[in-house]
Amino acid sequence: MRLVYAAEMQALDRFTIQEVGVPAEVLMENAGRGVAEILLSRFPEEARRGTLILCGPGNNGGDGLVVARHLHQRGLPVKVLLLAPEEKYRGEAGINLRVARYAGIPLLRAQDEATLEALAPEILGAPLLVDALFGTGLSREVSGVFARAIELMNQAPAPVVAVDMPSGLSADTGRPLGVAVRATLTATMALPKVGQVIYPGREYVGELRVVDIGMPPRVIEERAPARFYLTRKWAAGCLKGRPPESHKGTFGHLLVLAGSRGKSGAAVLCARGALRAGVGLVTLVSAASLQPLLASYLPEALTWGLSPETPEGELSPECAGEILSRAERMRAAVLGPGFGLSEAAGQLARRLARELPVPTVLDADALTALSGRLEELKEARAPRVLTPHPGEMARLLGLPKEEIQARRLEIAREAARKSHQVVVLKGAATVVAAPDGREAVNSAGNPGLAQGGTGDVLSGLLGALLAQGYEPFEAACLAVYLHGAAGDLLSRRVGPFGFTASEVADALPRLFRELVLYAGNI
Ligand SMILES: NC(=O)C1=CN([C@@H]2O[C@H](COP(=O)(O)OP(=O)(O)OC[C@H]3O[C@@H](n4cnc5c(N)ncnc54)[C@H](O)[C@@H]3O)[C@@H](O)[C@H]2O)[C@H](O)CC1
Ligand SMILES: [K+]
Repeated sequence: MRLVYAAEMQALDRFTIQEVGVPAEVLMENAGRGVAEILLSRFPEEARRGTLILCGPGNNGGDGLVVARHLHQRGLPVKVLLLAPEEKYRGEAGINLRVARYAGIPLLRAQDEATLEALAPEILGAPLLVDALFGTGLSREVSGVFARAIELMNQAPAPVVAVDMPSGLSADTGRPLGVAVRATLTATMALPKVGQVIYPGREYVGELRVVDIGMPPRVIEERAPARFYLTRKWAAGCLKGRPPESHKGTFGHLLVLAGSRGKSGAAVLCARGALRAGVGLVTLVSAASLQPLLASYLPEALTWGLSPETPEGELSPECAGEILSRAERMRAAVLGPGFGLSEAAGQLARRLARELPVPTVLDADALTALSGRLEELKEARAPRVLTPHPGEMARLLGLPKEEIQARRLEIAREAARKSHQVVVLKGAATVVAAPDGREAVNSAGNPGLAQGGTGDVLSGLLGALLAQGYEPFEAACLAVYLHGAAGDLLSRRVGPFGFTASEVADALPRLFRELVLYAGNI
């Protein structure tokens, strides 16, 4: 599903109205009817007892008036609270105000704070609230009666259904402009907005539902940005089939360059993630002293022990030639988990990051070795996918971690541009950016995944998808979705936290099965 900023949504609206010819009134009617239908299916009891709809001065308020009419027409008790002077309602919003008045819908008015205070019991006592103050037209900090109305909605015990956006929340940054509604459910028009699916916005949105307002799909396919919200539907749509006459060579041979003394677990978890993601063969390459240990852990993986090794039990730079020549026979590689942080290991990691002849995931210690050297990857011999967490991204770009977290999507975009490679910035709502402008935000995942080792599993899973022929951006998006969805499955079945990285790897086959079944039904 595409993901848009406010200006992009408004451009799609305008094109639909002015070029395609769908009247604005039709879009608003579809919007309001869609919200009413979602409201009635999710809160039937509350709707039967009564709904108060707070309308702002623009089309968001107009949508609210349509919602009111559809509830009223079903004989349900509904009142509208207008927070702007009636003359402010123009165009399709003005039409819907006139129709609401004609239909006899009770209209309350609060254009100043004193009147609003007098009506506070109406808000605090309503069984159900609809927030139709602001949507994508919010352009500055909320103040005055609007801010007070938002505070009252947040104090009220009733569920709040937000129309298009929780009022006060920026559709672009996901941050409140002063104060914002904390909605129980947000019914957004046509497409999800970036600010709804990143943090902190995700916490204000509550349950997110998308309303079909009658915008022809062709408008979205041809004119929406190449920015994707990674949902189960998206993932099911990009999953490749596995022909019955396949053999292990069909699903690729993955080279895993990971592990060193004391960090063998990272190599095992990476290989395990790959095997659980359906790769044909995995070869684990490590320092010779580690090879017997790794071989004992994972009978399914081939293991190569190479010499010489560093005093820390890491592969040494002298192994580069051997590795590069053997890599010619591989389909993909993962470089970095537990690879080692000595100067020698870093030197080897930087050379392999440039010269490995197959698509390669760069993770963990390989990313540390590339701190401040992103441009070196422009000349890489084959595509790379970088999977930094915020701390590693801070070192890669030489920026404070707070800045990385404040502008996650922009930062990922910048790193992809600098490196000419696909970049995954892990964290709450993982984001993916490609040098060609494609980008994505993950819908799946939860804090239970914030545990050592889960990143190693992700790099193996991602490597397995590269080895199976997925192109780098798609492999990165599918991997982060599956990884997050595995965490969500475990948080339901095991507990909100305390599930291990090994369990995340072992849950992957169930996710693949779920996607295959879902793909069969979409
Ligand atoms: N996405 C679609 O296809 C459709 C969306 N619809 C709805 O239209 C709104 C956007 O409407 P718009 O009139 O542009 O703006 P808002 O209603 O969001 O904002 C109201 C109005 O308020 C003024 N304003 C902005 N910020 C502030 C502020 N902080 N304090 C006071 N006033 C403020 C500004 O002038 C705005 O214009 C969208 O969200 C959907 O709900 C269509 O109905 C259907 C198609
Ligand atoms: K709203």
